[in-house]
Amino acid sequence: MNDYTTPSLEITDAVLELGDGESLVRALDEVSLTVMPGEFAAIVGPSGSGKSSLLAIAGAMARPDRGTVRVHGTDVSKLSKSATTRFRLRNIGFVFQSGNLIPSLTAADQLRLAGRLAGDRHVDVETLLDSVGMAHRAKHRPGQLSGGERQRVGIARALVNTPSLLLVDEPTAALDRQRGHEVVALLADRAHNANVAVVMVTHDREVLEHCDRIFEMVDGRLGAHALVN
Ligand SMILES: Nc1ncnc2c1ncn2[C@@H]1O[C@H](COP(=O)(O)OP(=O)(O)OP(=O)(O)O)[C@@H](O)[C@H]1O
Repeated sequence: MNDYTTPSLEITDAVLELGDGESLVRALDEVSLTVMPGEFAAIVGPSGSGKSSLLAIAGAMARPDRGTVRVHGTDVSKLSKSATTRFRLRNIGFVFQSGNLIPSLTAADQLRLAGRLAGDRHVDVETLLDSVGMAHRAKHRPGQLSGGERQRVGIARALVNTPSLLLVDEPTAALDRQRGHEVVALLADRAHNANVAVVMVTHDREVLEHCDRIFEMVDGRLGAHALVN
């Protein structure tokens, strides 16, 4: 389903206000961002600057008050609630801080379940686990895996629906330096070799060397560049 000329993510002039009355916060202030298939974009910025809000509208978990969000050409802010859920399951992958795996399921079954939820009963579990270097751990449960291995399974699970867009929240938070580099290098590999657009929020400036583009959020506004330490 991927063509390589339509942006995987196109956010235009998005405004998102949270809270109300005196506690009203403009979490996103006229944010625009375009990410093409195969690009790996990082979002950095201080706590409270709006990074999670950006991921939330990109993943159609929240609707901006103004502006548009297109995922692979579809304006997700115009879809009904049920259509949004279906669209998300089929087109967007999510990777969370600590893998967020289900404790009782083996690595292979985590992927099978995700496939069924996305409406695809014929997931090639072995190839997917192999693509993240985890084929040899297919029968292990999360408790039998290291933090880095859990993240790898989480990434494979997020790729089950062959998403055009992969949204990644602080993937190195629970990892040591080397494992953090390995996981982010794996995300770069998937972006470049599976042509997925990856948008990663991170506090970890050390891993930015793996990214193609770096953006900095400050007070709800997105800047084009950030300094890499
Ligand atoms: N439900 C809410 N109601 C009111 N304000 C909110 C709500 N959620 C977030 N905010 C505010 O919106 C702004 C952006 O928050 P957001 O979580 O997007 O920032 P962040 O950059 O992801 O922060 P962190 O790095 O700490 O996760 C912050 O000022 C926050 O306090």
